[in-house]
Amino acid sequence: MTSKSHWKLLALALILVVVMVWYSISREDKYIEFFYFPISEKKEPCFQGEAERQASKIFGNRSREQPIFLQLKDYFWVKTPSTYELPFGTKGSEDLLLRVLAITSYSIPESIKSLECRRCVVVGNGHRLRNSSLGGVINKYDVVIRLNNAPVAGYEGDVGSKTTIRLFYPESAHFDPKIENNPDTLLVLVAFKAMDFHWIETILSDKKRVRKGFWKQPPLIWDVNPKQVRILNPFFMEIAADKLLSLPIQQPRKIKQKPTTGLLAITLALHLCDLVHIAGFGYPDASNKKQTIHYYEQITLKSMAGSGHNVSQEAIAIKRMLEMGAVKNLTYF
Ligand SMILES: CC(=O)N[C@H]1[C@H]([C@H](O)[C@H](O)CO)O[C@](OP(=O)(O)OC[C@H]2O[C@@H](n3ccc(N)nc3=O)[C@H](O)[C@@H]2O)(C(=O)O)C[C@@H]1O
Ligand SMILES: CC(=O)N[C@@H]1[C@@H](O)[C@H](O[C@@H]2O[C@H](CO)[C@H](O)[C@H](O)[C@H]2O)[C@@H](CO)O[C@H]1O
Repeated sequence: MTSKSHWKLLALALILVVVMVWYSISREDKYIEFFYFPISEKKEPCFQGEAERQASKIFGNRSREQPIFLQLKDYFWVKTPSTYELPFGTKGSEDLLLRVLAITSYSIPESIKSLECRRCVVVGNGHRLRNSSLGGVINKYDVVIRLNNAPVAGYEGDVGSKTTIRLFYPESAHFDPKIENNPDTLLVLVAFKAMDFHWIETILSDKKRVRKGFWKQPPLIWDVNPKQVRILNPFFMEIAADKLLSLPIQQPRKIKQKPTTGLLAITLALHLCDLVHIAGFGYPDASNKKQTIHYYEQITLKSMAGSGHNVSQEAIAIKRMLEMGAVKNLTYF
């Protein structure tokens, strides 16, 4: 090759790099994945009790006695008093809850209980999972926690196909439980209001459905086995709000700030697991109005206006957990 064509090639490569950098800055997620190398598929060493140790540094020791899922005995025999109303406690919703607990279950499955060390991954719904090729890595964890209606079918290469736990609420239950889950996936209800208990009861016991009281129409038919349904202890919502976001728990009616379901899932994982990794977390910058936020649909940050989340505060909380080594990130942050 002549030295002239050499220079031409070099100049071309330089222009390409400049364009890519410019594009990655203007569209954030779009080209960043070119510079991103997924972590190796080798299993991380897992130390029993490690996540619990980290959790106690963040959340204190109160959480040690708390069950992950609400139990019938605590409402049937003793009527556990709760300081807060939903979503931070069960005060005032006890009767509805009792009916739900009578038809669902609360146990942690033997397949999780029997593990010597629980390796968990919390899969957020963020766009940065797209083209990540992390599916194989995600499937290797003992416990894969997914959120809301995040699809698996058609995205296996990027997000995996295993779902051990899926957190949801009525308005986010628009997924086919049979297609997007495994036969033994635990469906964990995050209750925000008393009507959420009412909805799950009507669905599971095939009672007359209620349409009012939701910000979005929940499914009217939802084919799941009640024994796979669990009710998340609202204590985890309380400590996520209090310890991670410093939110006031008793808020004036109109503000209603709350953690995202993803942050709640990380809080849960730090109490259920020994090792906690995360993937697909992170929102675009507020000024980035065009960037799509999910790996599976084209919507922007605008869709979240009015949903009571402070995503920049959450990013600070996640960074803190990453820095102290409480969690590790499989994508970039
Ligand atoms: C319109 C609206 O209310 N959107 C909310 C949606 C919506 O209700 C469901 O998707 C419906 O199925 O749910 C939320 O969240 P969503 O279902 O979008 O995402 C689940 C969790 O993934 C993390 N995430 C998501 C996108 C992104 N770019 N970065 C992220 O870190 C977040 O931790 C997020 O919680 C929710 O429940 O938290 C929060 C969103 O505000
Ligand atoms: C009082 C009321 O229903 N408020 C609704 C919010 O709960 C809801 O936020 C959504 O509420 C969900 C619980 O139901 C989750 O917290 C979700 O992350 C959050 O985005 C927004 C959605 O745009 O609509 C308001 O009218």
